[in-house]
Amino acid sequence: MTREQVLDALKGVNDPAGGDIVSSGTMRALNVDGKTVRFVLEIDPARAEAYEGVKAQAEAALTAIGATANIVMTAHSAPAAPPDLKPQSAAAPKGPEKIPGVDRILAVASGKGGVGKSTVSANLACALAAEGRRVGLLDADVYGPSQPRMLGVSGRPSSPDGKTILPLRNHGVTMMSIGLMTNDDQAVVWRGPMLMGALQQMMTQVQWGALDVLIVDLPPGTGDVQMTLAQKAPVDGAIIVSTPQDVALLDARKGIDMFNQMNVPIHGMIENMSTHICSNCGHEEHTFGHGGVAAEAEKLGVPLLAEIPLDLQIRLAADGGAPIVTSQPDSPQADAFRQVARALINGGHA
Ligand SMILES: Nc1ncnc2c1ncn2[C@@H]1O[C@H](COP(=O)(O)OP(=O)(O)OP(=O)(O)O)[C@@H](O)[C@H]1O
Repeated sequence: MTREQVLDALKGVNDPAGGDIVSSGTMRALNVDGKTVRFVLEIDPARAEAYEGVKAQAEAALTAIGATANIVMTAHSAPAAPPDLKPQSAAAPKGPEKIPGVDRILAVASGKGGVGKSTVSANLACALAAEGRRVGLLDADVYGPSQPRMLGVSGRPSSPDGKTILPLRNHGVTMMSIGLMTNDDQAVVWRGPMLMGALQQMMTQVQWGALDVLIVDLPPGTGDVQMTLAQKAPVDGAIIVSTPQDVALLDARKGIDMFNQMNVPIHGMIENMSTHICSNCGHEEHTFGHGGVAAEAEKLGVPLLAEIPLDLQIRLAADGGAPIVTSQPDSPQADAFRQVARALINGGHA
């Protein structure tokens, strides 16, 4: 059933106020959903009786074309006040809009790929949940979405009404990922506008519910996704994850620069793969160097939130669907993430 077919049928129904109910504007809010047609008849209450006949005629006209009518009659709203013709300042451009129910947005970013940003996001989300916060995790890493695997969720999110998307939940974290919209082995090749659309859809159409904090796991670098996020949603702060090597730090610096330009405060930096402790002999070595992120954080005047070791258990846990914070909550590795969570909560950032 098309909208045009419906309008054609309704144009044959006369309006007691003159003309037909379509051209007179008495019929409003038309919604055509398959064979179901819904609309409102906005009428003068003094002529309610005359409009009962109109409603019956409209129903008959729709039945004749095979549609089911659902018509609601409402009284005229009060006449609108005359327009204010005084010159006014131009409308402000549409800035970031709050995501309903979400108190804060915290971006987790890195300059370079593979430094452990997703591992940190997943563990941080679980650590905040363990501290009793209502946490969401939006996996915006469109080029390599890994949160479904790290949080151990699979299956397509459902959309009962075709408009909103129900997120998934595990380890106390409400989660949505672009990875859940594609097949596991499918490489995601997004063009710019598609990518922006997907991100916006995940922010606005996902029913996040009431959240203290929504963590956004960004793709590495300083690209379109970061820009779109900051333009469309009020990002309260960002955490930058880096490994200690100079190359990673160089890219991290670019990321920090970008957030500064977008007026997004940096809540701190995390050095990941900071030190390696041999699981056999306990020997500690600095595979990628050590302390580079601490020095950089000091130079930039932002806190160093944690130094997370390069640790087999962290990898096995994250890659196995239960981040170390939930699978080994009493381990020192889990404690490092719990401390970041507590620092963020104490600072009012999560
Ligand atoms: N501290 C760590 N110790 C051991 N392995 C780690 C650690 N942090 C991350 N890893 C492992 O390194 C790999 C890359 O990590 P992750 O996917 O979190 O990086 P990323 O920065 O999000 O990468 P990308 O941006 O390219 O998706 C994963 O297999 C993860 O388990």
